[in-house]
Amino acid sequence: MKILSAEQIRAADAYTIQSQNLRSEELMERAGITIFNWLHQQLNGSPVTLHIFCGIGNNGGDGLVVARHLLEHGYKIQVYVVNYSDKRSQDFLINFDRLKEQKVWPEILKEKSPMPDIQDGDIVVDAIFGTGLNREPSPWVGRLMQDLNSGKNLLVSIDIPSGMFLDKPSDLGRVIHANYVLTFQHPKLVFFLPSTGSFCEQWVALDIGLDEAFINSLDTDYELIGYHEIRPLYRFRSKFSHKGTFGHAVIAGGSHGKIGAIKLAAEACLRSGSGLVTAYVPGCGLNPLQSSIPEVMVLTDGEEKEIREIKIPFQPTVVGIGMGMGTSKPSLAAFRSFLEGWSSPVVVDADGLNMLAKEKAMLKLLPPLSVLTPHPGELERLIGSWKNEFEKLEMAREFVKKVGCILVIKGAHTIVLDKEKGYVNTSGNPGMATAGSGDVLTGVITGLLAQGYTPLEAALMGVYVHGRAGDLCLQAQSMESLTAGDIIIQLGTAFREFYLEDSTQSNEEEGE
Ligand SMILES: NC(=O)C1=CN([C@@H]2O[C@H](COP(=O)(O)OP(=O)(O)OC[C@H]3O[C@@H](n4cnc5c(N)ncnc54)[C@H](O)[C@@H]3O)[C@@H](O)[C@H]2O)[C@@H](O)CC1
Ligand SMILES: [K+]
Repeated sequence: MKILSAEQIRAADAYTIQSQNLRSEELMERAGITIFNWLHQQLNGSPVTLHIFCGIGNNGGDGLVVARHLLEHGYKIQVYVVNYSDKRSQDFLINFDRLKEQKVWPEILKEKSPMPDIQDGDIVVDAIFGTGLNREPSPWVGRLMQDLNSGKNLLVSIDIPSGMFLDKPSDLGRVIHANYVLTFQHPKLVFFLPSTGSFCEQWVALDIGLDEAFINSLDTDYELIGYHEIRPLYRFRSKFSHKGTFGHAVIAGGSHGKIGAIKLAAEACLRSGSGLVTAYVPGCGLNPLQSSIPEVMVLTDGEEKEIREIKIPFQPTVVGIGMGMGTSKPSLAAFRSFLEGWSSPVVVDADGLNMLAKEKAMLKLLPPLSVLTPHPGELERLIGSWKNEFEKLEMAREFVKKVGCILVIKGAHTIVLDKEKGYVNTSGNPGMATAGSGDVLTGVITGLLAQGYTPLEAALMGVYVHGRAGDLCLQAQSMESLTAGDIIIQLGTAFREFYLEDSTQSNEEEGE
């Protein structure tokens, strides 16, 4: 699903108004009714009081429409206008009058107004600012937001949490902390970034009939990736295929005390469909690997405790490298000379990334479209430090263009970047922040590359399937108890969902 910028959202609104021959107030009515319907479905006529805080622009206008429909359906409402400016929008004014016709006189809140009385358990609807925010809210509006945030109330934001910019950093002291964000048509990038994402606990994208053909024609910088985007990439296996069809992957790395990383990656690689998997490890890895995963072949370095030379006596399809490898000088030299003699894409993780960061000249040796899978610390070592999430993404995109790689920025919502755009993953859960989870991901991506998926496909499917397997783990256990090995076990079910018709997928139009 496409993630639109503020400008593209405005263009889609304007195009829809024109192509469907609507008045803008009619689109607002549709938007407000859609929000009302969602609320009504959840509340089912409950006698709870709803406090609706409206700004003076179109987001506030949406809030007024919602208030009118709640009233008509017998809900108890209190309506406030947060009067941060006198420039009320036309459609706000139309709906202000319509509400007054229903004998509702919103309370006008100004700088010195006392905080309205809201009882614990009441619901607060936030329609203060939407996508039209163009400067920080003034301090008194910020204080009002903080008061609302500190109450014991369910907070529902219309379109976006008020005070949040879509395309630059927000002052998080002046942003509504929403339990639910009821957003129009498509989710926004800020819902998925670490700093702002926690202000959008759950989001729901509500279809208000914006012109999808127009939206599809837009070239967006980001897309949201879930089951429906990944499933078409899945390749069914032909009856006449054999293990040679699915490639031979090498998983290289490990050092004394860190052979487990290779065990996890090699097993995940195998369970993601690589025809053959060979582990390349220092001598100390031979026995543990042979006895724990007999399906995996093992090659050893002459050294016992760390890799000092990478000599592979055959031509593997793909190499996943770096997990548990250490960054000593001899290991770095081995990595460098391996890259000098290698031309197919590689998957680089963990200490492989740290070595690239230590000797940046090595980045030039990376074969085109290699996949790099940094967590935030590794990313910072590679690209330098950033001031905010937006700068981070810009720097990462520059890096991708310069190096010609695919970057998998791991996090709660992992973002895969290629030179064209960013893909935001929706699967996965905080239980996966556990030792070895990243090794499993590298194994999965390497396994998919071995079978002939393109590097971008392998990265996207790998990230999604890894997260999905982690989600499936929670059916039988908890986030606390989840281990990387459990993720490997669930890979089977995660892949199976691609060809089971009645797959019970999490609805990607709704997220947490
Ligand atoms: N344009 C459309 O056709 C539709 C818009 N919709 C709603 O409209 C919203 C966008 O509405 P608007 O563009 O009117 O803007 P907002 O309602 O987000 O903001 C209100 C206005 O206040 C001013 N402003 C911005 N930041 C300010 C600040 N810090 N202090 C004081 N004033 C400030 C701006 O002039 C802005 O237009 C969306 O989020 C959505 O809720 C929906 O009704 C669907 C249709
Ligand atoms: K809002």
